[in-house]
Amino acid sequence: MTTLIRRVWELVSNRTVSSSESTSSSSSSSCPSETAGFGAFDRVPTDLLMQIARLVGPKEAVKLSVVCRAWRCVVSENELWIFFLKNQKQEEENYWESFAFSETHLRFGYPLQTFSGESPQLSYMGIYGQRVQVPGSVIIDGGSGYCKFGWSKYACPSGRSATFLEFGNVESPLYSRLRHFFVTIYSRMQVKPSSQPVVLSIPICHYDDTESAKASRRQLKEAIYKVLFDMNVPAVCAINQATLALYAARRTSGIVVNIGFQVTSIVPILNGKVIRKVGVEVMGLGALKLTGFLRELLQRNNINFDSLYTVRTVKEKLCYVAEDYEAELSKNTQASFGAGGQGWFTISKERFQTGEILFQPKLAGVRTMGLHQAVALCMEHCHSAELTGDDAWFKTVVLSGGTACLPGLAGRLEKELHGLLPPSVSNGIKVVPPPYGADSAWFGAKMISNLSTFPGPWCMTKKQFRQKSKIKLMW
Ligand SMILES: Nc1ncnc2c1ncn2[C@@H]1O[C@H](COP(=O)(O)OP(=O)(O)OP(=O)(O)O)[C@@H](O)[C@H]1O
Repeated sequence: MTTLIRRVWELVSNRTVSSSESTSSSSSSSCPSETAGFGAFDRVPTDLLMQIARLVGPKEAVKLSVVCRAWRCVVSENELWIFFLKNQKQEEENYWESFAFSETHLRFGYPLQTFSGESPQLSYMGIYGQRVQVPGSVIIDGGSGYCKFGWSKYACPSGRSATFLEFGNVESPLYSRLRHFFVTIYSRMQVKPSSQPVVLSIPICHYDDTESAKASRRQLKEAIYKVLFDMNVPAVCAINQATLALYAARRTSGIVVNIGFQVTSIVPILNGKVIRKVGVEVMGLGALKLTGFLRELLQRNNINFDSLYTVRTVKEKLCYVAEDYEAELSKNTQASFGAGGQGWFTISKERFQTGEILFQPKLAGVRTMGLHQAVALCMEHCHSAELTGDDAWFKTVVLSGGTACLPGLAGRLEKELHGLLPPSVSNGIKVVPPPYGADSAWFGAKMISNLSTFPGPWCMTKKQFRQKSKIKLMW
């Protein structure tokens, strides 16, 4: 640093540079050259100024940008801000990639902006400044089994609770059930509802494209808004968890396979919109069934656990999906796990037989098609619907939900899809593992909450709701 400053000082004080030299030295800058009024720093090569700006960091760089034209040019370069974003001390992986994706595709809200050619040039310096000032939000991912909640400026959800145990009294009216749910979350977070906008992730429900399914979705959404605005939340954004998981994978189109608590849904999404007319496939098989089946397999081997939670932990620690089920049966797959207080347990075939029910549900006595068949069906429907000029939009399959974290699942599904579909449809298929594990939807919501334009284009305010503004059906 000292050497660098000394060099700058020498250049500024001793060197006389002709205007032509000066122009060529700053040729990498996007700033137009001005013919008059060269300041002392115009004599310093741009790359040197860039190095200094990098060293001083974003806050000081902004201050330098008002010193003179030379600094303004250097500091406004996107290259500098990409450097800052890539090197920022962020606990979140791929922070820069998420920043670029979200500010390009999501910043104007829903419907998403689409680009036929190149995406627009953005000023990262301006966006960086705006993002520092956004209020952030409370994020609630109201999964049907587990709810994850926390503040958008935190690295990950700050809390989780078992939705199905605490809020599952389906007998009580919708309004009071929802109110009980939100009041509990806010009190756990120790946050006043009026202090922050909220971004809410909602499980895909009422799958069909029928009028009655639409009415049910609207009714649920209106009830959610009413409860939250009655609690004085300033602004609300509610989106389905599949779309949020897709955003978390930095995509706006694709097929999301959400292995949920009780059911698995296969959701085609084009430019952020769930394409219900193509159809959401639903399999009656989810995390709960896998845990139950593992318990059954263990009981057959006289291994008994007192609680289902321990079985669930064994599943999370030891289970995986075999690439080739038959071949795996002949391998030694033994592994052990120490279940706190209950000693060590050694399991073998159960490790991959548990996840195998996703592909062969009949192993667990479930009458439904396999995951690969359901995804292939969805792809065929997408292909026949001819919604765009080509099939590229549905070739990416994004896995989401805790169960989708099973090692080997993405590879196996990709392999099965290639086996099932004709090459014209299967060429280019890519199955992406859950981008942030069980918290993918939460991270998608975080992406929206940290946008430079948030809460504006994504949220509805109490006033808009009271004025009966049309509720955008983003789910
Ligand atoms: N690494 C892992 N391997 C296997 N299963 C896992 C792993 N991590 C979490 N799970 C399982 O995921 C399940 C919870 O998933 P998730 O939190 O996605 O449910 P949810 O959001 O409530 O579901 P829904 O989509 O129906 O709302 C639990 O059964 C848990 O055991």
